[in-house]
Amino acid sequence: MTDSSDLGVERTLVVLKPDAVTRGLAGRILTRFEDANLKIVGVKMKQMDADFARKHYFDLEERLGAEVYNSTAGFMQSNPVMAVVLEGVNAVTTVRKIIGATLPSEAAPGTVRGDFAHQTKASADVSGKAVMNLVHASGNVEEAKYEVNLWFGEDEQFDYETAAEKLAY
Ligand SMILES: Nc1ncnc2c1ncn2[C@@H]1O[C@@H]2COP(=O)(O)O[C@H]2[C@H]1O
Repeated sequence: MTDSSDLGVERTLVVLKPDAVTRGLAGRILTRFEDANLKIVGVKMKQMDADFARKHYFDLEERLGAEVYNSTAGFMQSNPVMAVVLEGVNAVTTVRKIIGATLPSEAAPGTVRGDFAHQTKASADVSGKAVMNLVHASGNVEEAKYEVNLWFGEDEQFDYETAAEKLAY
């Protein structure tokens, strides 16, 4: 059997943030990933707590300061989130392209944030307020490994062949 790592197949973590869940955008956002041939291999809803937020954003305070950390961690606990593991060739980079720039005001049309996040008042980068940018996605392959393992056990990730894979190979 071919080792999928030979083909550049990666797994990455996507978290649909409280604004995506409460605005009823989960389906439309997931469709974008599926349309790009990214395979859903794990999915769950979760109410994050302070301890889990710290584990997920373990270096955010050091990187961007306490204000960004506190607002982001607080926002992530404000309502349930939906976490998804996506698998595909160059999945980490592909997902980041699909979601667009971190700040909705800078996200290009056609991206998730550019299409759905920029028009909300709270999406502006207002000091002390969380950026409501709908989606979190792992920033690089190393981060993806850490985040996928943090959110999902081995028994919560699934191996299966999509219909397209069956036809293609
Ligand atoms: N310039 C910024 N201003 C405010 N918040 C930011 C900035 N850059 C990153 N963040 C927040 O930090 C988070 C890091 O991971 P996320 O992709 O979940 O989403 C990011 C934003 O919520």
